[in-house]
Amino acid sequence: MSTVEFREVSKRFKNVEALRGASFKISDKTVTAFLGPNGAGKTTSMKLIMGFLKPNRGEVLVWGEEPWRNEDIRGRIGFMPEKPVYPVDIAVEDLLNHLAMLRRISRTDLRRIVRLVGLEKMVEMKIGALSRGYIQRVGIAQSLLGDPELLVLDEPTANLDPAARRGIIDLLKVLNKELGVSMVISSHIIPELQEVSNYAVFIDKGVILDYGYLEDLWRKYETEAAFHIEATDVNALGKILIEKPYIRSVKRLNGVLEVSIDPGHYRSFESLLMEMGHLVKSYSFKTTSLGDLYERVVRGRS
Ligand SMILES: Nc1ncnc2c1ncn2[C@@H]1O[C@H](COP(=O)(O)OP(=O)(O)OP(=O)(O)O)[C@@H](O)[C@H]1O
Repeated sequence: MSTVEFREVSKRFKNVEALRGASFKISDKTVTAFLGPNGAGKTTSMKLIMGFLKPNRGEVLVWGEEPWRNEDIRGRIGFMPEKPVYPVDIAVEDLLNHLAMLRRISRTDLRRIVRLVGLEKMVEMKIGALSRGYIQRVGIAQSLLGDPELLVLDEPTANLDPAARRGIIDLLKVLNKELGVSMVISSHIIPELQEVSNYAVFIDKGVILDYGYLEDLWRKYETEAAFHIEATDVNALGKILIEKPYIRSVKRLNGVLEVSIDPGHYRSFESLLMEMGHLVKSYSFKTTSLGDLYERVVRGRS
């Protein structure tokens, strides 16, 4: 079953159609980059996933249930809004203790979350004294209360300087590794998301342009990409590969071959790797740019 499914969803605010017949699925155990320009409908989609809004038409399903009708489902999702707003003159620990108490979260669990999001040294500080990046961390801590199975983060890196953005992306990577929760992360700042996500939904003007596993999308849109290959004999395989006209470069990186090939030849290249099975231990597909993929998806539809 999909974690999230939108079936022909429309959402209207007075005379603005924020979503227009949006259909997509998000597979289980994925980290999804939810990508689109300003006003595309990302926040509206997230609020529908959270059950804060009800669609005008169509169905929003999370684990097969409609969140706006089902409190249990809502309780299994953690949400960080785009700009978390807290009272400025309260200490971080007082705020989090209060939020934890409302949700009946134990002190031990709260301490674990505070440690995980890197707020240990900030707990005595007033919210008003925190940088934007640390306020985002408080927002992430809040979204983690109650051990959600799905985390929905609306633009977690928006309005942050590069160092703070880096910090948040590294934190998301840790959360994914440590907690293994599914995540949906909206953004229009694309490059960083490439490091954490393995799935994407592209949206523009309330319309879903495409969605799926990044590995499949990169192949489908033939974006620039490289393969990383572990070989039983790196030199022998390298010599064979460099002869192929569609292979642009073969580099050796810590015993692994990084092979860059012309877009459009992925299938023939993968067939070749099958044929070379005796020399190939394993391979993975790496992209060079999520931004490039985004451009192609948007251009492909316009
Ligand atoms: N409560 C509301 N009332 C009226 N219009 C709204 C409301 N919420 C969203 N909209 C409109 O719906 C459209 C989609 O907005 P949404 O916030 O979902 O986009 P977004 O992709 O999250 O954009 P951003 O990146 O700027 O946050 C926009 O035109 C927005 O102005």
